[in-house]
Amino acid sequence: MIHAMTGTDTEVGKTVATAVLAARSLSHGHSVAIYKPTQTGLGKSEPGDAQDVARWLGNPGQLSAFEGVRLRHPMAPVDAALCAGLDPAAVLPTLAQHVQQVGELDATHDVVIIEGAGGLLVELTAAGETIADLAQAVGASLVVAARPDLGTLNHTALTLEACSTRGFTRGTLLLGSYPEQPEPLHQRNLANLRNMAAGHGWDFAGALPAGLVRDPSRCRAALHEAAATLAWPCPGPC
Ligand SMILES: Nc1ncnc2c1ncn2[C@@H]1O[C@H](COP(=O)(O)OP(=O)(O)OP(=O)(O)O)[C@@H](O)[C@H]1O
Ligand SMILES: C[C@H](N)[C@H](N)CCCCCC(=O)O
Ligand SMILES: [Mg+2]
Repeated sequence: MIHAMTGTDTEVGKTVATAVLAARSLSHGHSVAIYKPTQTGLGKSEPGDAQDVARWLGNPGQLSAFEGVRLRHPMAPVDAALCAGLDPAAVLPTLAQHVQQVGELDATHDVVIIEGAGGLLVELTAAGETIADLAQAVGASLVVAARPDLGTLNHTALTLEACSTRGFTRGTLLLGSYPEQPEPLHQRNLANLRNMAAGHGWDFAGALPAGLVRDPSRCRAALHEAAATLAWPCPGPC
């Protein structure tokens, strides 16, 4: 089973949602590979998104973390390469190379979770392919993480419309971080996004409580608790 984790924007909770989905798969006894095709905004020695997921879950033997390429500037991959004085075509893996890597992970793990960079249409390759192209190429199911705040209706509608026009007639929408004291706006947006998912024929997995990874001593338990509450549609191993 291959999931492609994307979002309506950067910083919406894709990595945390990846960790919750991985926790769910681990709790079903599945092996999991986390693949971040292009990690930007971090130096060589800093933990990236895939390593964060492994650490938060206690570095279980059943979970492995992989990264395609890492660039220091906190930007979209092509810009991060250009700002480093590098040729994007020389440093960013091609779609074919990402497909091969995912294929190798899929052959050796029950579940593969790919996390994009930023939102759905951020280009991961020099040729301009996105996480949507990679998801299509490997037959991944799309998961979109969204915010609960003002602005999410437009961002989420645009993202789901872009998914539909690319042939993703199914997928899962979730809220990446839902306040512990939600205001009426957040409550309305929870209902609005549930309805929006249904309008596109997508599933709505629910809202991840904010603060899930705040306390390092409780990350693993909190992520597994959140995984148990998700309304996750689960064809096959997930
Ligand atoms: N449910 C949550 N509980 C606790 N912290 C959260 C939650 N969701 C998001 N965050 C925090 O918000 C910030 C952004 O979340 P995250 O890193 O998952 O975003 P992202 O969409 O993966 O960003 P990027 O595009 O850089 O990969 C992080 O500091 C993360 O720890
Ligand atoms: C640096 C950040 N955390 C992500 N890794 C990359 C986000 C790229 C967003 C590009 C954009 O939508 O403007
Ligand atoms: Mg992330």
